[in-house]
Amino acid sequence: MAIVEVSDLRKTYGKKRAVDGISFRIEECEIFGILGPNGAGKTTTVECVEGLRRPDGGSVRVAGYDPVTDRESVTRVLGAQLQESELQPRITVREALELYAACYPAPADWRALADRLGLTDTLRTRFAKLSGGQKQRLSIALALVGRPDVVVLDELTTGLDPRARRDTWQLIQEIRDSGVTVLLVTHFMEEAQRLCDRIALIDKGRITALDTPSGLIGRTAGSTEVSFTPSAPIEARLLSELPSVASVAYKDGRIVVNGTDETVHAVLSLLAGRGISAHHLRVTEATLDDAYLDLTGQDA
Ligand SMILES: Nc1ncnc2c1ncn2[C@@H]1O[C@H](COP(=O)(O)OP(=O)(O)OP(=O)(O)O)[C@@H](O)[C@H]1O
Repeated sequence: MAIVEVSDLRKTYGKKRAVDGISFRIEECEIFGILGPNGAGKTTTVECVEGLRRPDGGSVRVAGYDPVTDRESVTRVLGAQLQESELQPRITVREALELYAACYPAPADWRALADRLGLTDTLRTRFAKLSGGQKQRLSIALALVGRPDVVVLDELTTGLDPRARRDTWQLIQEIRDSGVTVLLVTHFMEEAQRLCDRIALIDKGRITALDTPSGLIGRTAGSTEVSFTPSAPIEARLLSELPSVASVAYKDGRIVVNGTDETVHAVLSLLAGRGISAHHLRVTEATLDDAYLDLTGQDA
């Protein structure tokens, strides 16, 4: 069942069309990613979902509620990660957790939450003294303290080192496994590829593609490359005629065939049928990076 429904969402700032007819549905317990270049309209979209911005057109529903007119109901079911600057530097982790817990009628046990997020040792530490990773974990704890059904995480791992980023990924998976739907805005392809069940690629206020990570990768031309040195000569024509082959090239004595997963099987069967061995065989899969470039025509 869809817990978030966005339909033909539109938002303009002056003459700038930040969001220009975006529609998507997020199923319960999904990790749904929003990906796109700077200024694409990602934050505006999630701010409309959070009820922080009033759309100019279209509709948004979170668990059936309108985030603008049913603000209070949405606050109960949706948790949003806070930006660093929104906490006072002198507030301690414990004070922040207690303060936020006090805002909800039936909050989660903040001590258990702190424990789950590895914050127990930092309860007396002031916000300004926390590391980037600890601040991020606190922002997740504050987003979860109201026991939300949906949590919005906007560029959560920006500025974290690779280790802290991986720990955060683990945490996001645990949050989903505990029954919370996650809406994730990210610039990191690897993050989106590993975590998201589905991804909406947004560019210039519109969705350019919406699919699973492997579905997006599968749309990339020549998404799989198989290369090898044949033990005996083989005509390029035989390879090009194989199903789903996009291109055949020779590079430094190696044959490089681009296509899909199916191409790999077809090439190996053709070689086996002719008694030719494929030396130094290498198969390379496209990544979400390649798909992003292919679908948006620009770097992440
Ligand atoms: N308050 C505002 N007033 C005027 N223009 C705005 C405002 N907020 C955003 N914009 C513009 O709307 C467009 C979309 O911005 P938005 O922040 O939604 O994009 P984004 O995809 O989240 O970008 P980024 O990846 O840089 O955070 C941009 O051109 C931005 O300059």
